[in-house]
Amino acid sequence: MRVKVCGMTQLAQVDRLESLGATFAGFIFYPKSPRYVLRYMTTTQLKKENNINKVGVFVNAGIEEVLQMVDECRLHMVQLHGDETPKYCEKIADYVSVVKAFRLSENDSISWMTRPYMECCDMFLFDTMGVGYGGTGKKFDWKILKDEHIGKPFFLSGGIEPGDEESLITFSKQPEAKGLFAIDINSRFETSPGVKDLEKVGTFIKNLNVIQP
Ligand SMILES: O=C(O)c1ccccc1NCC(=O)[C@H](O)[C@H](O)COP(=O)(O)O
Repeated sequence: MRVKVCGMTQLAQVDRLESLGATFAGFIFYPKSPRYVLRYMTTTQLKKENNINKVGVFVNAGIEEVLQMVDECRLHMVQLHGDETPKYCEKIADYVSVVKAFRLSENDSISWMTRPYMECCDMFLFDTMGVGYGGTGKKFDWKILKDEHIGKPFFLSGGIEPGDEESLITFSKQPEAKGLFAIDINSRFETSPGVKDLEKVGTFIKNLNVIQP
């Protein structure tokens, strides 16, 4: 199963992700986040090639700013985690792959939320609704994906933590997991905001790929 480790801030840790089996590294370009990457790393450091797919996470940023970061940091994908409109996504998607994030609460009709974004995004990400925009450390009930027609590959996110491997594998075999593209992990694997416990990350990825239900 593919894993994205989000909220990276330490170059040395980014360099180790591939060897731990991660596919994506997420970088938060949102100044209000405690994981705001430009507080810790320069765009030159971010540009460095390190065999990991770099995902830039933005929240209601200006289009020019997003495209400038894509170019300067050689981002492979952008994750739009705010209230970006389909038109906005379409403009970004002319230049780079777009993952639109949706923050979910219990009674949301997911397909109603995602439908306007079908044509302008490459993938979706489902996260938990919270006070802030992301990194809440809280899970949503994955069952709410049941009976929804999603129709796009998606990242499963929100409060995923060490010990969730078996339930993720069980979930991945359910009809509602059709389209599950990758698992997104973040705050539950940290020693402090932006600093990951790489041992926990490595064990999690290894377990995900070996556990049989
Ligand atoms: O992580 C942040 O600080 C953050 C802030 C603002 C927007 C998005 C943010 N994170 C985006 C992610 O993709 C996180 O991995 C996702 O929200 C799940 O985080 P967690 O619940 O901590 O596992």
